[in-house]
Amino acid sequence: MTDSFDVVVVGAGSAGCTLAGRLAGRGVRTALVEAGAVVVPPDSTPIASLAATAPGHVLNWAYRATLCQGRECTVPRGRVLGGSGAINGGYFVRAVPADFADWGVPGWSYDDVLPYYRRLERDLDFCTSDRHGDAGPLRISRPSGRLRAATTDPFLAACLALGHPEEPDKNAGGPPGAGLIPTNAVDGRRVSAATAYLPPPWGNAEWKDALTVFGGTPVETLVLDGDRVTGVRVGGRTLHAAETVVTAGAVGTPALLQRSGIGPEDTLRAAGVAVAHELPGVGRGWSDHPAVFLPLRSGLPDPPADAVAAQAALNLDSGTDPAGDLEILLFAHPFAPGGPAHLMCAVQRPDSLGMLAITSPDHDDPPRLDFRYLRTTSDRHRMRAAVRIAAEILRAAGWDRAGPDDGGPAGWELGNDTRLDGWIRDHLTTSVHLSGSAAMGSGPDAVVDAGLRVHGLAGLRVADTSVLPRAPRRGPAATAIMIGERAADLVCGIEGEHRA
Ligand SMILES: Cc1cc2nc3c(=O)[nH]c(=O)nc-3n(C[C@H](O)[C@H](O)[C@H](O)COP(=O)(O)OP(=O)(O)OC[C@H]3O[C@@H](n4cnc5c(N)ncnc54)[C@H](O)[C@@H]3O)c2cc1C
Repeated sequence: MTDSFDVVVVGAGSAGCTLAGRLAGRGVRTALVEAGAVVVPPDSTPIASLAATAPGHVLNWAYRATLCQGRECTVPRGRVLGGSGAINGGYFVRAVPADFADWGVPGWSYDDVLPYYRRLERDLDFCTSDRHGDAGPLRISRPSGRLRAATTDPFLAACLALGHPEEPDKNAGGPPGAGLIPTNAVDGRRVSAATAYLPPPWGNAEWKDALTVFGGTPVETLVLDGDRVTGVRVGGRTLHAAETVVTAGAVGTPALLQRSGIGPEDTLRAAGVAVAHELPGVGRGWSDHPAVFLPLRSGLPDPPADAVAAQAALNLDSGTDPAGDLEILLFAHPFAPGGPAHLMCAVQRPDSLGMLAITSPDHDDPPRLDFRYLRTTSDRHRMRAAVRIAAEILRAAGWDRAGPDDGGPAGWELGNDTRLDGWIRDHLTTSVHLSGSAAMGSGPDAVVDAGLRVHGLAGLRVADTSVLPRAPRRGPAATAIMIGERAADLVCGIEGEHRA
C-alpha cells in the first residue's frame, strides 16, 4: 500500500468524510485516516438511541471536562467513521445569517456559504425553494405523520399561545421562532456524512480507487519540515502528502496541533512539547452551548421508537440578540437514556469562552477541557431567561411538574435569581456543540485564514467545527458538513464552482 497521497485528511467525521468523498470523487488521491472503527455497529444507527453517548462506549472518546467551577462531566464525541455525526441527535439546522455576519471573515457571509448548504442536501419539504437543495447526498425532512411525537404540536401551540412567532422553516435563514426541527435521519436511522458521502465500501465504482481509508489509526503528530507540513505520523510510519487537512473535530484538531508543536507556547511547554510554530489561539477562546433540562410531567404518550428525539424548538431573543440567543428544544425521547422527556434550555450565543490543553506529548493522553460556562453576568442572565420561558411553556402545555421531586426547578427557585443560579449550576450540562478551537480569521488568536490554511505554515489546513469563530446560534452538525463541502472546493482551487 502506498504511503504517498495528494491529500491526507485526518479524522473521518462530519467534515472529514464530506471532504474526502468530494476530493476522491474528483480524482484527488486521498487518504482518510480515522482513529476509531470504520465499521459502524448496526445497533448504534437507530436515531432514537443515544447509547453511544454513554461513557465507555467504544464509539465515544468520552472526555472528562469541567463545565464550571465544581461541575465535572464526561463529554461524548464520536470516535468512528462518521465522527460525532454517527452518534448525534439528528438535529440538522443551519447557522443563521447573523452568525456569519458576527464572524466577519471575508468570503464567509451567509450568501457565500448558502450554495454549499444547498449542495449537501435534498430537502424533501422545501425542495422548490431557492434557499434549498434538491439533489444533495443528505435527505432532510421534518417530523411528520407517524414520526411526529404526540407532544410536538402541543409544544408548538404553547409557544404560539405565549406570543412567540412561528418559524416554519428553520433552514430558511429567517428570524427566530417556534418550528419543527429538520433532521437528516431517514426511516428512523442516523445518516452520517460517512453514510451519505462514502457509500460502502467507501466510494463509488468510478472513484473509489482514489480513496484509501485507514481505520483504527490515530494520527500521533503532523510531520513538519521547517514551515511546511509534509504528512502525518501513524503507528511508526509516515503518510506523505502535498497537503494535509485536519478534520479531527473541535477537540481532536487542537489536541493534534498542540501535540505537533503548534499552539500557545505556555501550553506546549507545560505538556513537554517543543514549540515548532507558536499560535496562541489553538485550543483557546472556543465556545459551546450551556444547557439544562426541564422534565415533562410523566404519563404523556411515548413517541414511536424510530422518531427523532429533537422534534421542535423555540429559538428566541433574550433581549439583546434579535437573531436568537436562546433555544428551547423539545426532546420527545430523553437525551440521557431512561429519564423523562424534556425541554432542553440552552444559551446559543454565550460570551464565556473555554480552554483546551494537552497534558503530555502522548496521543493516548486525553486533553484537559475547561468549558468555563456561565462566567459572565450576561450568560447567567440568559440561562435564567431560558429556564423561565421553558417553565412557562410547560405550564401552557399542561406539562408542568407532577411532584416536588421530578428534577425540575421548584417555584421558589424559579422566582429567585440566586436560587435559580444554584439550580442551574447543579443541573448544568453541555449541548456538545464545541466550536472555535482553531478559529478562522486574521487577528492574533486566529489559527486559519479564510482559505482554511493554518497561518504561517504551508501544506496544512483545518476544515471542521474548530474553525467556526464561535459556536453558531443553532447546532453545528449541518455547518460541519457545509465546511467539508467548501473545503473540497478550496483544496481543489475551484472556489466559486458550487456543483459536485
Ligand atoms: C452525542 C452528540 C450529539 C450531538 N447532537 C447534535 C445534533 O443533534 N445536532 C447538531 O447540530 N449537532 C450535534 N452534535 C454536534 C455535531 O454532531 C458535531 O459538532 C459535528 O458532528 C462535528 O463535526 P466535525 O467534523 O467537526 O467533528 P467530528 O464529527 O467529531 O469528527 C472528528 C473525527 O476525527 C477523529 N479523530 C480525532 N482525533 C483523531 C486523530 N488524532 N487521528 C485520527 N482521527 C481522529 C474522530 O474519531 C472523529 O471521527 C452532537 C454531538 C455529540 C457528540
